[in-house]
Amino acid sequence: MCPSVPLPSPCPPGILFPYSSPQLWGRAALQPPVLLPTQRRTFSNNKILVELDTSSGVATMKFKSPPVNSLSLDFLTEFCISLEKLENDRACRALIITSAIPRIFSSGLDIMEMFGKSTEHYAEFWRAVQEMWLRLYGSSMVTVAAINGSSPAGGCLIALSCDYRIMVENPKYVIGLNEAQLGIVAPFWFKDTFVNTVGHRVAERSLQLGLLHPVTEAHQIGLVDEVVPEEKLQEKAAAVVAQWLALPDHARQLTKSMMRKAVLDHMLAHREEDIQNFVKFISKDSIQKSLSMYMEMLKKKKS
Ligand SMILES: CCCCC/C=C\C/C=C\CCC/C=C/C(=O)SCCNC(=O)CCNC(=O)[C@H](O)C(C)(C)COP(=O)(O)OP(=O)(O)OC[C@H]1O[C@@H](n2cnc3c(N)ncnc32)[C@H](O)[C@@H]1OP(=O)(O)O
Repeated sequence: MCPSVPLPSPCPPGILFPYSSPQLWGRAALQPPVLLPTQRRTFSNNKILVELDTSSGVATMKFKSPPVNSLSLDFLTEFCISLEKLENDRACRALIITSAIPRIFSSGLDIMEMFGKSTEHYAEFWRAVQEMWLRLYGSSMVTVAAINGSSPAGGCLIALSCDYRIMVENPKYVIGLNEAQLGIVAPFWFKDTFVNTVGHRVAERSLQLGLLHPVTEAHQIGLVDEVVPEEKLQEKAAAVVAQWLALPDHARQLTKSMMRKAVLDHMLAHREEDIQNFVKFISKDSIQKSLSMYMEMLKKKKS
């Protein structure tokens, strides 16, 4: 998968797994038996809380960056560090991503990181956005987005990068890649991730119009896999994870890698060019003006 996140190999390719018990299929099973003082390990930084249940191998990551979990450079850095820690932890086989902020999963990329800054800053920020996607889309863990609020643009990308998406049934919540509404463009790897989930025609229309889909519509077009009442979200996410973990890790991981490799490789091959394109694009006066107008519109909507 993504070279920055080496695929853990629980079993050499071609060697048959012991099929006797699903318990033996995970990375945790390859550790020598040790008595753990607790079954829960928690680590938290400013913007993200992570809890790993070492008995099930399932980690839950909660975004907690008020007011709207926007993806600032600091947030993305914490996100990547958390993903790397979990990826390297052989006790962890699955990750559920959700939000601790009411009504918002993530408001997407922090617009202030793309406004009025230096070209060096734009390049650093964009590299962090790329890194987040490479790690999440290329993760060998089972990843489930438990979407408990609106999730525009970069927030939607996080959900799209997971293996499965469950969204809370609420007529006020929306999800989609709405970049066009801001006068900006979803880069090719956002687009590829979207196309791989909903198909070309739906993606083409949705991206050109910058649509934010209400939950029911998102379900209909396959942008989310399931819709549940709020109180059922965690239970449902745990059940989905259990279903995916019931398969041998190596088979699932190799299949995931096969499905995603072309898109990951394409981005990696064009990574530096993509940064240059972003910096050039976002530095344009006309684009800066569009972002400024959009931020104004958000503020006006409040008053
Ligand atoms: C061919 C050449 C192509 C080259 C292309 C190369 C590169 C591509 C170029 C660019 C790609 C960029 C990709 C961008 C991806 C993104 O993710 S852009 C962000 C998109 N996000 C949004 O549009 C969401 C905007 N926000 C909202 O709709 C709402 O805020 C909400 C999330 C639904 C929450 O609503 P509500 O609860 O009512 O809260 P408020 O609106 O009052 O917001 C609270 C404060 O938070 C601020 N804020 C909201 N979102 C963001 C954000 N994304 N970034 C920064 N700040 C945000 C909002 O302004 C409020 O601030 P104040 O309290 O007023 O100070």
